[in-house]
Amino acid sequence: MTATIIDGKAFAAEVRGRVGEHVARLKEENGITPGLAVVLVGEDPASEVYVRSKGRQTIESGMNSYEHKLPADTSEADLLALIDRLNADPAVNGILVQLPLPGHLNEDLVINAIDPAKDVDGFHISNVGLLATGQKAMVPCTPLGCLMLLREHHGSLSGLNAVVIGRSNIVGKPMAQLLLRDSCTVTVAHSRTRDIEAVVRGADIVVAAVGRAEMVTGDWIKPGATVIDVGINRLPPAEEGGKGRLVGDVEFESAAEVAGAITPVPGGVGPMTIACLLANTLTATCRAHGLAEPEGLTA
Ligand SMILES: Nc1nc(=O)c2c([nH]1)NC[C@@H]1CN(c3ccc(C(=O)N[C@@H](CCC(=O)O)C(=O)O)cc3)C=[N+]21
Repeated sequence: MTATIIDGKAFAAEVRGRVGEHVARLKEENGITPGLAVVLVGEDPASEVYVRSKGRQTIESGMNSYEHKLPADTSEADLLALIDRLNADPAVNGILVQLPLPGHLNEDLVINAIDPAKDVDGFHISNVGLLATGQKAMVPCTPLGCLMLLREHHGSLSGLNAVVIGRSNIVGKPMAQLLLRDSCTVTVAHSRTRDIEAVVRGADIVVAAVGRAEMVTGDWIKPGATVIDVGINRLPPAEEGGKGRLVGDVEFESAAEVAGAITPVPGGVGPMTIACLLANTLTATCRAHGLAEPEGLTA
């Protein structure tokens, strides 16, 4: 094994520490406590675990956490009414509606009902457009976390060949926008890309966000490249019982023999996603009050 392991867990703790310091200063100097509202519709056990750890980390960083758990059969009108109340509540600076929503709810409609200034996920069409045109936006947490890891590892990304595998609205597309803004040459590869291995082999930076366990293997990686693995896939439980191993979209063992640096799963991008959610909540709070934004915590 030759690759440097990029420790997302440790870096996320550092980011949370910086958020916490800034929150403490906001309280002391301005009497402001940022607030994050998380809305969960239905009872998906994995989502509940994730929402709980977000709530815990929000409170640990000194912010207020408001959890709204709604039954799976909640009507669209009721959900939209809750979002209206949160939009109007000055104690709420960030709103996150956990996705995916149950099938009877229109995700686009619900997301676009959130006040763009409180849209800490960066999924509102206004924020998508602001990001794409290089204006001040709320930036989606997972791509922002990947960018922070890349900047930390490389310093400047200017001129590097970046290949993003996956074209989702929540990771692939905003990731491509951020890399472009940092002057990478960006290719977005996906399930229909011809000779995808050859495309990926040209990359100095690979961001894998396809949601297919261990799809990218070491022979796809250019020697010395940096590999950011966004995937979180649970393999089927082994015979001896247990929950099944968590793996990324990259086959770690083989990729680590070729790459210059690689993020592990777990302990890579996942913890950065939550740290960036806290950072975005802080940024939204500062903007709402016309205060200086935290440095190094935005794109
Ligand atoms: N509106 C919305 N925004 C989201 O950001 C969002 C969402 N909906 N729906 C669900 C997904 C999932 N997600 C994760 C974030 C962190 C970890 C994480 O920290 N994972 C740990 C370990 C997880 C484990 O051990 O199970 C790690 O990778 O090290 C995982 C998953 C955010 N999501």
